[in-house]
Amino acid sequence: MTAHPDYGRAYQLWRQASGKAWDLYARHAFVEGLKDGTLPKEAFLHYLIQDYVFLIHFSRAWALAVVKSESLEELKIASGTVNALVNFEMQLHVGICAEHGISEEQLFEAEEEFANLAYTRYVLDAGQNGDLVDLLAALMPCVLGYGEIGERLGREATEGTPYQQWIDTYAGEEFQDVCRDVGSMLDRAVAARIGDDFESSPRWAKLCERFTMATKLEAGFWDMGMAGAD
Ligand SMILES: Cc1ncc(CO)c(N)n1
Repeated sequence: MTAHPDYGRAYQLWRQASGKAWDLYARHAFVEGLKDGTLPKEAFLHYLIQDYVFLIHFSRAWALAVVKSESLEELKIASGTVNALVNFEMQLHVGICAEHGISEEQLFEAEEEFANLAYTRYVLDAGQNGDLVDLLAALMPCVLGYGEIGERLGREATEGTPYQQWIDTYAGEEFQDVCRDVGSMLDRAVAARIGDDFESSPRWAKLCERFTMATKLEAGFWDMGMAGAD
């Protein structure tokens, strides 16, 4: 296995448990197209508009993590992530779309596609019906997955790829810091609720399944982006 960033123990275990699904997401043709610049521009813009809508619901899911927090540390990380999504990451989408004549109003009103809708509502449902750890299992493939993808593309991208700005957003220190903070909060959240020996608890297998499902929904999101080029 090639090296990937260290975002903590729970992430490492969930990632392993998701098996083939992980690479189908993190090394999807869409990702490789961002890396070498061969991704059609229509596919990228199609993805970016849907991703703007995604981030609105994803921010709501992180706001639910604020509601489900049971310590000041959890509250800090969850509220900080809402802030990072709303006031930092979404600027990428607004900025690139504006360069292509797509206004913020158009973004806000874009019709949500099914693969997009299924994913965010799955995450919100995980949180509504469970505790913070159930919610985090569904959130981690998004945050830490993009962190891992961004970090790798930051090292491997072909010089001159038109997607450098996207890569820099996720490879950059600001996003990587969020990933490390979230990953270590996750480890403590798991230990606080399930104990240090969490791997042998009956809950663990269910959490692995949740992480894997969210990973598959991420791959489905790239598929949806690719379909935009047809
Ligand atoms: C679909 C998707 N997953 C994860 C991220 C990272 O926040 C994103 N912007 N979009």
